[in-house]
Amino acid sequence: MTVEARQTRDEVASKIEVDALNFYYDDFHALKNITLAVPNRQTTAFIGPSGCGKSTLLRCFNRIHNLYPGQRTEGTIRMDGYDITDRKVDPNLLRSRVGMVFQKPTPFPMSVYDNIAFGVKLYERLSKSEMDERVEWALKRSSLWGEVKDKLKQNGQSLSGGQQQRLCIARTIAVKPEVILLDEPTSALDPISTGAIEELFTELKKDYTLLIVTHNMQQAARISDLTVFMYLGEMIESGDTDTMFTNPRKKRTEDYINGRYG
Ligand SMILES: Nc1ncnc2c1ncn2[C@@H]1O[C@H](COP(=O)(O)OP(=O)(O)OP(=O)(O)O)[C@@H](O)[C@H]1O
Repeated sequence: MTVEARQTRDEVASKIEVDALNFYYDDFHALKNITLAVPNRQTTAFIGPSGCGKSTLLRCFNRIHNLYPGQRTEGTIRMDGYDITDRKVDPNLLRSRVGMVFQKPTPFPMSVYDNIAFGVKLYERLSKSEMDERVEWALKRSSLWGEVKDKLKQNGQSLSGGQQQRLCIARTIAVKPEVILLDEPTSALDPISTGAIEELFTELKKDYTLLIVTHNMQQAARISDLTVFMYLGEMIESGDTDTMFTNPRKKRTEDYINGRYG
């Protein structure tokens, strides 16, 4: 990262501030005292060995865990200064601000068009022409329009794996979130689709704050600005991606990055 870029990064305010966050699956203490600042309109990568709590942490940001009894947090997660763990925050509204894309592409069993319109209708009342515009905008923004503009009535599940994942990204973007959570979004895809989606992320971070869980060290190094290394439910260290990969502060991070375990 250049000095100019680093300076710009330092000037970027935090979009999300996590303070003393603990997470429990019933009695199991899965996240331990996590404190972290996520910069606005940057990409933050979460890395660490299987079971260290990356997905658990990601799911806290849109409170998906609230759908499951026995899963609870302690501590605060402030987004734009407001604690989103507060009971008064409507989780459905929160999820319109914080979208999520999963590992396996999961288009709904409906047309390409309806896959996108479905989520928008939950939050907004648009006329037919406004919805047409929104669908086109979301597909263009997800670099999929050129491939599907003549297939809008075709079932979303008939697209290729890489196209399905871009459709899921389009579906997420269509409700105009501020933050996008990506849980291993390319791990089920071939290298060409992965490359296309990584390029897309670089484009999207101009307008959105991206948080990505990945097992792929090269991917974290290629696309993220900040990297967070986790181990057994704790955050071991976080920092500028280039520094984390070239000069990590902690031995455990270095060992993981160098493939000595994980
Ligand atoms: N629904 C659940 N109930 C109980 N324990 C769970 C549940 N989901 C996850 N865990 C446990 O919480 C810990 C963190 O899991 P999590 O899925 O967040 O890890 P991860 O770092 O994302 O792993 P991976 O890289 O394998 O996806 C693990 O010990 C896991 O077994």
